[in-house]
Amino acid sequence: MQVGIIGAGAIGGWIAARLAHGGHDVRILARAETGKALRSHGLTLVQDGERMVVHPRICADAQEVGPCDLIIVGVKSFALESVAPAIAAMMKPETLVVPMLNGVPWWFMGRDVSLRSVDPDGILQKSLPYEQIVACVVHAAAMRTLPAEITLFRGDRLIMGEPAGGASARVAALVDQFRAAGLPAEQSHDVRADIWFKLWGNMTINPISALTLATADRILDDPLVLGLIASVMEEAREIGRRIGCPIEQSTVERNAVTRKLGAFRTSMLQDVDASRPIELDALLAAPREIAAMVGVATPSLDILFGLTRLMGISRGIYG
Ligand SMILES: NC(=O)C1=CN([C@@H]2O[C@H](COP(=O)(O)OP(=O)(O)OC[C@H]3O[C@@H](n4cnc5c(N)ncnc54)[C@H](OP(=O)(O)O)[C@@H]3O)[C@@H](O)[C@H]2O)C=CC1
Ligand SMILES: CC(C)(CO)C(=O)C(=O)O
Repeated sequence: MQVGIIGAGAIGGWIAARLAHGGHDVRILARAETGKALRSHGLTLVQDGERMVVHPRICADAQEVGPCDLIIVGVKSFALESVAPAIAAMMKPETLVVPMLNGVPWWFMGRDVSLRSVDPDGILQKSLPYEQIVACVVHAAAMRTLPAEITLFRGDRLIMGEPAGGASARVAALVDQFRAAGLPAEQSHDVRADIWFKLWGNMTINPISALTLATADRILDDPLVLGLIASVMEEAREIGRRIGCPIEQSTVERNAVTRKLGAFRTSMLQDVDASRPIELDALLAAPREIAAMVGVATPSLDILFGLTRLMGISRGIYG
């Protein structure tokens, strides 16, 4: 496959390295500094104590990447709009576009509704056809440890599915390609529910890590903070119930999964550390927008959003 990667950071870099190692024609669209590092050193993936170096083609613009069979998008959610023209320029009618982003995507409430908190001007809806999107929920923990080096701490599951639900041959084929390249892909028949379930865990832990600068283990060890987490999760459970994404698990069970990450600095904490913008809209504003649509009161979610938003504005990394 000819694979275009936009955003070869922690997650996009992991996928790029594995697909390139698996023999695919991987082309990374990189900005100047990262492009320079990747051209000089190749892309290194550190996983399970082993280092793998690959040399995908590094491109400065979408024309150089050319039309792709598959486009992996690994930018942060707030940067999606800025890369939409490049994605569109790399697409053929049969290209699959796989955003590997946390949070709620613009298309989550259906083909004809675009969530304004993540797609304020409808640009994503217009430029990225719903029919060409394959959703992917990333259960992993990774970090860019050097400009051209990705360290994968956990690579648990890449859950892929059709935005409209159901099984499809094209997702099955993609899953096969990923698995052959050593990536833990699986097909979901209800990927919206999987997106909501992932969000259910990290819509709290990520903002709280950004607010407190604490690693996941310390957050989950604090009984008072756990109380707030549980309240937000119960509100999100109710939203999920009303939009066809019910959650059966207990908050304790879900947090036990996050607990396995240990002393991990969430991707949002990594952004705070580096004074980069944070993904608050996809993680908190979009669930609030959906809650308003379906009439669920979200007092705890509102407090978490308000506090993190204020912190982000004060630090110049949000708004
Ligand atoms: N890290 C993790 O453990 C996990 C992350 N996620 C999610 O995955 C998504 C990606 O996060 P993550 O990999 O951590 O992010 P990173 O910050 O590590 O990487 C983002 C990449 O996007 C690139 N980028 C941004 N804008 C552009 C642009 N205009 N053109 C080309 N490249 C661009 C950055 O380039 P540059 O090098 O120039 O800065 C960087 O390489 C997020 O939604 C995150 O929440 C999900 C699960 C776990
Ligand atoms: C915390 C983690 C790894 C899982 O909830 C995550 O998704 C992130 O860091 O963004």
